[in-house]
Amino acid sequence: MGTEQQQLVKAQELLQTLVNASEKAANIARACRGESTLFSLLVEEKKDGEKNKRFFQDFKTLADVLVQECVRHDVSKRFPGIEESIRGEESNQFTNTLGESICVKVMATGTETENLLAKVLDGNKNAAALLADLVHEDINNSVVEPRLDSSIQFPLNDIGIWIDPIDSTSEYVNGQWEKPGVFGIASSGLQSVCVLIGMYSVSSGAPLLGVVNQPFYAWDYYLTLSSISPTTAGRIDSVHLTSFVVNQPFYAWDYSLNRWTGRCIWGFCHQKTTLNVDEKLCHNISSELAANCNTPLDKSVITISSSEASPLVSALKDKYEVVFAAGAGYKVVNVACGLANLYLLTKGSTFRWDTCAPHAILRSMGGGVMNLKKVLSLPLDSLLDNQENLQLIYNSPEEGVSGVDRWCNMDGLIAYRDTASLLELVQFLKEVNLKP
Ligand SMILES: O=P(O)(O)O[C@H]1[C@H](O)[C@@H](O)[C@H](OP(=O)(O)O)[C@@H](OP(=O)(O)O)[C@H]1O
Ligand SMILES: [Mg+2]
Ligand SMILES: [Mg+2]
Repeated sequence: MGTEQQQLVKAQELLQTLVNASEKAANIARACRGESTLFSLLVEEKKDGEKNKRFFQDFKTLADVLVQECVRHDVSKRFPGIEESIRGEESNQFTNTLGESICVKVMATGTETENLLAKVLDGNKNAAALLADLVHEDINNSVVEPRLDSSIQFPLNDIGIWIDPIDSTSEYVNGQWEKPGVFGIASSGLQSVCVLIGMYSVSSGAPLLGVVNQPFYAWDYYLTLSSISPTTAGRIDSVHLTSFVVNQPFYAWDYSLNRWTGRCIWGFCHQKTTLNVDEKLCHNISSELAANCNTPLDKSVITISSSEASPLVSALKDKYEVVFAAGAGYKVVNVACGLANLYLLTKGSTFRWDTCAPHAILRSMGGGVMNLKKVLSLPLDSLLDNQENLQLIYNSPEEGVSGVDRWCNMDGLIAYRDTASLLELVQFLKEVNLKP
């Protein structure tokens, strides 16, 4: 009996395909948001089995559904056979204002996709044509650098993909721009919107490759921030950044192109090989701030959800600079980019699709995302020996639950970039006797 030949896929080709798909996704997210007159048609409330229990109301937009279908379509076209292994947050049903339920998918031609979208958009042909053009556009990004060694390949049947087409949907729906706060983190607003595409190993469940695209990201803001010298710090208050360069537009809006700007970051981690997007993309703003402010940061920064209970928040504030931020993906990304040292979530309000992509980026930097309940059940001194076993995994559902909860990160999580910060937090949580 011969064994079936495994089809192998090069990691660099996967990376390029996922980055291109995320760029298309970001274009769609920006276009849907730009059509302000239409936006109200593009939002629908999720039903009981689909929604995150943390929210009384949970929404999905046409952008969520279209982005997910687009990524699925483009990745499957490039790697036939992978389709069944691509899963995402959304179902592809969308209901228009007439109450008609329509199955949104990418059709063989632009005209067919346009006709389908026109049904969702209550006959608005212009918007349907605009979106269909974006869906069928060939994204020819330059080769993603640095390149992964061509010898790194994976059997096609060991590749799984989780997509969160729009993370921070509520901020996306609100559509407001919020000035980033003192640590360079915006507590809410379009900046927290992320397209998350994470690849994991089906056999081990480990995150391998993560692509995070932020469709509304203000380059100017961060570039200027990192070049501020102490002599211009008159515009910075004596403790941290509260005001910024006068006339500096905070919007991630490119006036010459008349569109929002964004960025894409990625990371890869498999066995001993780790690689990620050029360091320049991940400005270490916290240390920039520390260097430029009169008072250096004497506490680590921890980012958390605004839904955490107040006794915990108060306890954390004694030890940490606590920064609330929207969007689970955005919070992990802020740890990866050095804006925060840690992200703690004590509840089961994130899902595999929220964490897989940014988790892979953190793994590529020597950090990770651990299961909080498991971490707290172990003695502190055995934590580092169990680092691998404590990571969140992506190949198996939670037991004893149904619907969307099967893919919930039930036990809470800690995202970290360095193990010293991790250990310090766990010791602190044990001292305050936290029970997730
Ligand atoms: O927008 P979707 O894709 O549904 O994902 C949500 C996550 O599942 C939630 O965990 C986030 O809430 P928290 O950041 O409070 O955990 C939630 O953040 P938000 O409430 O700030 O929008 C989102 O990231
Ligand atoms: Mg999400
Ligand atoms: Mg989402």
